[in-house]
Amino acid sequence: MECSLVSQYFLSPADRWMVSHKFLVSPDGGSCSESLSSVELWAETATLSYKMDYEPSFLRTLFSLILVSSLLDCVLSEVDAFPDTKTWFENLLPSTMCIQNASIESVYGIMFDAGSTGTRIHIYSFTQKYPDQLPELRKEIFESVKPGLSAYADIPEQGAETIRGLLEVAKDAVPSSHWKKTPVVLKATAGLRLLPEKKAQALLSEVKNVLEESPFLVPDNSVSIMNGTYEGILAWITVNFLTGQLYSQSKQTVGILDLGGASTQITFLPQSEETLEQSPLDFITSFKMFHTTYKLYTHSYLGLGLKAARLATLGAVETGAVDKQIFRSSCLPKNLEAVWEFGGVSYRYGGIENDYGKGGILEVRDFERKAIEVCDHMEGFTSSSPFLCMDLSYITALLKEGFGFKINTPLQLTKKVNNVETSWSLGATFLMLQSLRISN
Ligand SMILES: O=c1ccn([C@@H]2O[C@H](COP(=O)(O)OP(=O)(O)O)[C@@H](O)[C@H]2O)c(=O)[nH]1
Ligand SMILES: [Ca+2]
Repeated sequence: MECSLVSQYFLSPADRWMVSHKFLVSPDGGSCSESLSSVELWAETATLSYKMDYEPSFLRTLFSLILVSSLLDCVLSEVDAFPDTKTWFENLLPSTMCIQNASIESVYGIMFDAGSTGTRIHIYSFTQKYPDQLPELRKEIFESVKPGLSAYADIPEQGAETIRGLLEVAKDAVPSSHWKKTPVVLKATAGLRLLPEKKAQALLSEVKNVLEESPFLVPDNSVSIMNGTYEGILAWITVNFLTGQLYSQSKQTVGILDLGGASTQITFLPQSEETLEQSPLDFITSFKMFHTTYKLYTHSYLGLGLKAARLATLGAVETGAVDKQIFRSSCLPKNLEAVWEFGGVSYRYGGIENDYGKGGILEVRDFERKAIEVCDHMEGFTSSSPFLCMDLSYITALLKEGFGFKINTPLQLTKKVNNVETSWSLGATFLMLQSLRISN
């Protein structure tokens, strides 16, 4: 009966090599599974497995001997303890079978993060120690460009060119012998989520073409817009992996707050059942990682990233950028006027000069609306302005019922005109000068 003889080397907890031989079940259904021998050897690192078809009854003793000898050969050459000593088993098996030469398999992975403010490439290299286990992270090479893909919404080919440039970094970082088996994927986040569907798809399609022209492995669905739930979970995995929490027994994980340009995510592992029960259903996601199931709370708030919040504060979300329009805010430096670009759009913005003095136009109903708002939320105004509700109510009543203004009567509120106080004081001074014949 033909059995497959598989030899595997396992790293023991004490950093020694355990060699164990196993016979597997043959394809014709005969049972020949058996553990034959186990030999402990000192060695540096890595793992090796290979497979040969043999008649086990004939060869197993000899095979064990050869394996042990070749391992000894590797160990002796590694420690260089006997440089001039020749052994009968030297070079019996190809040197690639030496643990330190052959068994460390390098694995690479290329991930593009197409964010709303920039595109980044992460080139990870891993070592695959055990064929059936996750690779071990060795190193990351990182590069980025600005602006992000969404800035090329109307010129998708040019957007894709930014990816081509970053792929050159990957070609330098990954040995050419590994290009074909190194996967490359691009995931876009909130910048593309906010674009009209057609424009986003045009960008993704151009990017896909560029990836396919590269020498790397392009899996199905390699270019996509990631949903906010994944974005939160994946960032949580990254940080908890890097901080060692995913491997620790204590399961003391860390929560993540990711403030992007166009969206923001919160992700954590709830400690109490109450949190799970009280959370909206779609804020809780279960997934399995490293043999453990995690039930995470995660949510992505689209439009509440830092840059999107700027647009909202400036009142530019609805209107978009209009030529010559300057978006002003008292939260910007008073004398500032500048242009800011986001998502391929230029926004003129500036501070408000002497806002306090210039005042503004309000209608009677604005007083009324504010009075209702403040009086309905009294708890929020208690310490700083205790009379606000009362004062606004009085002013509204005075304007409406007292003076009889209509609710849409505009009123100009002015503290200063041309930088001079609008008090009776100036008028009084004119009269004073006139009465003293200092002026006519
Ligand atoms: O060195 C940096 C790089 C990025 N950012 C900010 O980090 C966020 C990155 O957001 P991203 O482009 O990923 O947008 P998303 O698509 O995630 O909303 C933006 O607010 C950037 O301004 C930063 O503060 N410093
Ligand atoms: Ca981001």
